[in-house]
Amino acid sequence: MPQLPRPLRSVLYIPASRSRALEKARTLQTDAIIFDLEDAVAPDEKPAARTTLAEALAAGGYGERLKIVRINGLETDWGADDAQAAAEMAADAVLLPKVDGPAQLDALAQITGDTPLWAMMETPQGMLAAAEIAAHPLCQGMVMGTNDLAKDMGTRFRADRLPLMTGLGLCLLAAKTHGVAIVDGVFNAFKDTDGLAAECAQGRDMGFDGKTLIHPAQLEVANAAFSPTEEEVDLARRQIAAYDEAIAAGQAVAVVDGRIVENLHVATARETLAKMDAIAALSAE
Ligand SMILES: CC(C)(COP(=O)(O)OP(=O)(O)OC[C@H]1O[C@@H](n2cnc3c(N)ncnc32)[C@H](O)[C@@H]1OP(=O)(O)O)[C@@H](O)C(=O)NCCC(=O)NCCSC(=O)C[C@H](O)C(=O)O
Ligand SMILES: [Mg+2]
Repeated sequence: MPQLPRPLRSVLYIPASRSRALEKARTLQTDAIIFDLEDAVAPDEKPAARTTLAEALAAGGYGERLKIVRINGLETDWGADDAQAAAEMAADAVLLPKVDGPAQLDALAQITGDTPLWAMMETPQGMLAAAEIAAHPLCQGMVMGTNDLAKDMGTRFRADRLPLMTGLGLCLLAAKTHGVAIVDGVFNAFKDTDGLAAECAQGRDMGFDGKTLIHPAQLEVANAAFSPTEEEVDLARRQIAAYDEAIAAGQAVAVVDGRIVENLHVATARETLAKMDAIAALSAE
């Protein structure tokens, strides 16, 4: 039986130093978790956070949620020890910050072996090397780091994210070319639900698989935005049925709601239904 696509609608960062948050995450409706050893953890707390995280992952309880460990960069005082520890944890992937090119993933793989790697896409150089990074044989996912990218580019905040669009687009093209997952950056104003909903809708329209989040209050909005809507599911079913009928009648094209339906539209419709099934399977746990 073919594997259902893994939902990545919501990808919650949890500071690895916060035991209470690590505990709470076991009950949250998040599709994936980034256990953070990097920016969310103060320098003095980093070695202890590594131990706290190893213990939390060994204890388990995170179910089918994808478990990703974000380490510090290998050029920092903590990176190599983080990488070694992360490879030994019960995690699904190791996430490297500020990836400028595939050589950094090679260097990480020297420590982590064949553990799947994810790349933080958050530097101007990383944007220009996005295709090479996505093509790395161990790369399974990309995470937009829009705070660092905005900082390095000297952009001003705009609700429409116009200054970031080139970078977001380059990374999306790279991820789609190489079949790796890609999730959008965080929305910092975690109490602004309307602002988050607008940014999630934009990210969904652009083709992101989901959104990275910083607070549990953001989960519901992201899960809704990146789930197929009832209308999309209904349309997908009707497109498939109409196309099957057209094929049976010796035609190559069907018409639904005044729009043509060809084999490529049916492929999208099947993806919509598969995504809906995958979400239902995850929610049923
Ligand atoms: C932003 C926060 C510091 C707010 O924390 P806090 O004041 O504790 O919030 P609340 O009191 O509202 O919390 C309510 C309960 O929820 C739990 N909680 C809070 N945050 C999380 C979380 N992220 N995961 C799981 N659980 C969480 C609290 O423990 C409370 O639980 P309870 O006691 O049962 O009531 C805080 O949310 C936070 O630290 N968020 C994460 C920040 C972070 O990870 N930042 C780094 C990633 S963003 C980044 O680096 C992006 C990228 O690199 C870029 O460049 O863009
Ligand atoms: Mg960052």
